[in-house]
Amino acid sequence: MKGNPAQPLCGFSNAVVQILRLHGVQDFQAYDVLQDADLRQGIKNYSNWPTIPQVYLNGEFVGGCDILLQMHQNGDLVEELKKLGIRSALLDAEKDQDKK
Ligand SMILES: N[C@@H](CCC(=O)N[C@@H](CS)C(=O)NCC(=O)O)C(=O)O
Ligand code: FES
Repeated sequence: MKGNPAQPLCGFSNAVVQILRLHGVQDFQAYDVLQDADLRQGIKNYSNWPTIPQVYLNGEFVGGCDILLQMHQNGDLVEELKKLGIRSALLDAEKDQDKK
């Protein structure tokens, strides 16, 4: 990402952090490419993806901001987190709403 989770330095990087937080995922590793030019270029070569942010789940490249947003909207992110043993906080939020 650009910046860090506490202080994202680009709206796209901010968006991925916010989406992960919505799902209750707090303790992800983040690396600031603005602090490391080799990382900034190297990660693009590694994933064959031209932009930052880049999201990896269990080391597997998922995509950037647009893809994570899409996965958030279509439910895929909940499923992918489930595969990692993470229960999305959004599921509980929905349940709480049902009760009301
Ligand atoms: N549509 C992209 C938005 C991200 C993007 O366009 N990033 C640009 C501007 S922050 C980028 O990384 N450019 C190359 C660079 O800054 O090294 C996505 O889905 O992630
Ligand atoms: S830093 Fe300008 S769009 Fe990301």
